[in-house]
Amino acid sequence: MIIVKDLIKRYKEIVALDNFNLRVEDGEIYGLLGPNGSGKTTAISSIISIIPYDSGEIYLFGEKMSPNKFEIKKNIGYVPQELAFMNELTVYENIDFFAGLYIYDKNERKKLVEEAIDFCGLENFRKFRPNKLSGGLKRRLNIACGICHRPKLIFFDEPTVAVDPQSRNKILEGIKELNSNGSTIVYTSHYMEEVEYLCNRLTIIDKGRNLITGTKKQITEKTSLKDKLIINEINIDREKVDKIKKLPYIDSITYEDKTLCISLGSDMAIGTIITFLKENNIYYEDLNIKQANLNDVFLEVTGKELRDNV
Ligand SMILES: Nc1ncnc2c1ncn2[C@@H]1O[C@H](COP(=O)(O)OP(=O)(O)OP(=O)(O)O)[C@@H](O)[C@H]1O
Repeated sequence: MIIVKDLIKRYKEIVALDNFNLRVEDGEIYGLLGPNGSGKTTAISSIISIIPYDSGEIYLFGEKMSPNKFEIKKNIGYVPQELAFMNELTVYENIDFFAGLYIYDKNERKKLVEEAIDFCGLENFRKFRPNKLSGGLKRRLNIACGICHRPKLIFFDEPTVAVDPQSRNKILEGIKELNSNGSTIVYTSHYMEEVEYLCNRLTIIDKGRNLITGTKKQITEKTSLKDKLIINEINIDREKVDKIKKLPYIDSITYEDKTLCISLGSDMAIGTIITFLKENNIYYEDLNIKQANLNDVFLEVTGKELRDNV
């Protein structure tokens, strides 16, 4: 669906994309992640030919993409980070305007606008002007404008910024539904739990370069992050803690406030630990495994320093 090869984009002396690569298959929900200023919006804007780039190759639907490829653009939806509708028009008129960029048949357009209104839960607001809408409804209008022409490939650039949990859920469920109805999705967000929930594969970028790509499981395995075994309310002496540390496949161990936290080199260590505790009559309240989440992976890969001040 999308092939991007060695894309370079400069804004004067800033290199926003530095040999950026991307491959998205038909039917995926693909996550594009990176800290502030890492190049996500620039990547999307280059891919859909909103801005020019310096070098590299972009193929969409198997065809080389360029600004005048109307037939390709017709099949693309873009929901930008910045709200992109007109305050002079009503909700209905805005959606109708965007649908009209690609759909010229009046009756067909009417049907599609109604579908988009219904899909985004804007039925009661069709005559409202955008400045009368709440933040969540504005975001939903932004989405309706981007998807009303029923595109096969949709780019969502941080669509849930500053919306309440109810609107966020509605948006996430809507994205899943669009995908089930056949659209391929590229999704950027700073909310890792959203990406974890939605995306089957993802790439993390920084300074315009790909850092890591794959499913969540694949990228976690590529990092040095380990699963942790957490044992609560356990009474154990230092000598026994040291003995556990020497068992096979134990990476590291801490014991604080009656909680034992063991970093596992392999899941095989779990059985050995439980047997050791049983044989030594060591009692505990509960035991659970904490897997590295996408937030841990993101921080491990991109580093922990603040980015907003660059
Ligand atoms: N129009 C522009 N002119 C000059 N520099 C730009 C322009 N747009 C983006 N940049 C710079 O290019 C780099 C990449 O920016 P971009 O907006 O693509 O990142 P991003 O990952 O989308 O960031 P965010 O998560 O904050 O939206 C940044 O250093 C940014 O300051």
